[in-house]
Amino acid sequence: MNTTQLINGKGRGCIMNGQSNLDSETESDNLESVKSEPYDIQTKYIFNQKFTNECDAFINYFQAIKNNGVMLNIMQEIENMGDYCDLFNDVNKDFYNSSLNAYSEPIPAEEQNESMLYASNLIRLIDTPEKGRCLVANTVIPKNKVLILEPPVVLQVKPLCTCVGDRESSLYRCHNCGIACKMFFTCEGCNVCIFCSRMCMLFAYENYHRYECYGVQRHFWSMEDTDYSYLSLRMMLYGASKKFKTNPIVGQPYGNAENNYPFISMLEYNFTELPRVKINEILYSSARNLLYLIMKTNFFNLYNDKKVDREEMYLYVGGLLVKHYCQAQINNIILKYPNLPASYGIDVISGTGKAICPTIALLNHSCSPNATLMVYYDSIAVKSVKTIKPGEEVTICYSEVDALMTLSERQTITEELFFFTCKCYFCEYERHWAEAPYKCLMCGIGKAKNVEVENKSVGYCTRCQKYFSLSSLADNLKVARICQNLYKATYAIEHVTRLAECYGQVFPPNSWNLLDVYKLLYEKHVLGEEKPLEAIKYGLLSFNILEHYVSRLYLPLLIAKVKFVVGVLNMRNFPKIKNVSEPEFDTMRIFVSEIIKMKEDLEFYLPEQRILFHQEIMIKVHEAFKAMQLN
Ligand SMILES: C[S@@+](CC[C@H](N)C(=O)[O-])C[C@H]1O[C@@H](n2cnc3c(N)ncnc32)[C@H](O)[C@@H]1O
Repeated sequence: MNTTQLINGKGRGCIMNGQSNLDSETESDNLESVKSEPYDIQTKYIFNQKFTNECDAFINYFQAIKNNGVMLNIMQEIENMGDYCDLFNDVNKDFYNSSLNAYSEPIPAEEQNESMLYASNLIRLIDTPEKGRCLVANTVIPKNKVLILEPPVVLQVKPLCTCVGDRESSLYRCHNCGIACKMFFTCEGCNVCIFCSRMCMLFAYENYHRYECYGVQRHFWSMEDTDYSYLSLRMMLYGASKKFKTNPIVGQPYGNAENNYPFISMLEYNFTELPRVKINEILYSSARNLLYLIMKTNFFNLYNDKKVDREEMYLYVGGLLVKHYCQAQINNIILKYPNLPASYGIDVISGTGKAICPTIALLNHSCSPNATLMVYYDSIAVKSVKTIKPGEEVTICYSEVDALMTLSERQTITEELFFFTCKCYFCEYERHWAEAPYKCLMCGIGKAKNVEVENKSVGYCTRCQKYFSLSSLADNLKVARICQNLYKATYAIEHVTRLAECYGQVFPPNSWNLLDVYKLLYEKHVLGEEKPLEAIKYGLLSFNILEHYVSRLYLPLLIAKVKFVVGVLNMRNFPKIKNVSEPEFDTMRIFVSEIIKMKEDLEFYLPEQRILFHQEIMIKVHEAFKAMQLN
């Protein structure tokens, strides 16, 4: 490799755009702004410019770093890795003709969707102005249906080499297909990547591992959950193995098992919306990957016989690496081992890798989702966890967001980790509930607001866009107010039940107003007095009433429930409960089973730290329960 040529060569612009975009004036302008910026190889290079697309950005960046120490530093780092040694090729060449050792085919999703690979025909794709593409239900989808069953196109497994962990109790993931295995083949080149079968090993070697093997051996890539350098390289290598063919097959824009690269290149990414520091990190990582490929692999020899200018090819690949980095960042799925006992320890919490599944990548996020992801052998399954109505969007919860967080906490996470402002039904509802607080009397699902039509106040549904009279809502609200007052005067529970019924007719099931019912009981029995068993009895009752109108997994209700349990545990007299009557003992038993149910609900939202917090609650309650004696 001629490094002098690499450093001195002048880029001619982006071949993807078909014309040069680097005239000498802008280039020298860029360099001026670059030279005045301090840089540090550790804190990454600060490139002080706004870009309109990732390819132009990479070209400008690459040209600029040729003229200062950044490029030399990266090249020095790569030089220091030692000579390129393609051990893998020599050692494993016998495998080429050996029998294959593949795992069985994954189970098909309910009924295959003709136009979307690996998806069931229970769902279809639509485009929305607010959230881009999304998947919606074609029909009523019951709980626990497999909606998508998709093997990852590319993945990154955290390398657990044979020397890490106790081999007897450890599970390993194949670095090609992601399947969890106990027995595996180790690449003798890097001695890090492991494969469940010879077929996977050969496939990986032929398609990408021959280029990454050396870097893996020398720990060239960080395996941090927040770093997508390695995954972006793998995505680019996948594209290269498909000769960068990005034209979708006619009639099959969303997926083609032979070559899913057209689909990968259509995945959402938000380069121009990223903060500048993030863009710099991505440009730096892509330049580093590119220089690695040039200096330590024969990747670009693939293009020797083509009439493509070498430098243009470098820039093209650099631009792709930037784009794939951004795509990996917002479309990756964290691979976790399902239901692993705590003894497995390693990586259970942080995940054991990341995968790109293009069909699953069409699912949008919701803070209260109706579907979830699970690893199923070498595939990722999307399963419904609630009944989904026809036309309703199928959503999953992108990690790190959980039910117990407030709207602003959730918003910070989706903005900082995923770079979008969440517009899921629940966040939108919380943001705008005061504007459209009622249940639509026409469709029964939509949110309705008060509007003036011909000087009369009527209801207008934001979903079905129909107008309706507000009179029955007003009647119900009147009765609700009477019930509230009656309860405050008598504390008779039937008034609360009637109140919940009226609210159920006026407000949609996710309305904060429904929590008024809970508050009434909570204020009287939990906050006011120091009688924990009374509090538990009425607390449980209020949840029963509410769950009748609201889903058990309704976010504010779940939050209220956790607060209720914590409130009870913190009551001064709670640890003092010892001798109880039989009905009181039953109440306590129901309380314990409620907490177990709640734990399952919380796990559904993936809040690892919250589960731990919850375990503490369970221990406390369990101890109190054990100490109780019947009178
Ligand atoms: C994995 S993709 C989902 C599919 C995407 N809508 C598409 O058209 O490709 C993630 C991107 O979808 C959008 N998105 C997903 N969930 C969203 C939500 N709850 N609110 C707003 N945008 C969302 C964001 O732009 C996000 O970066």
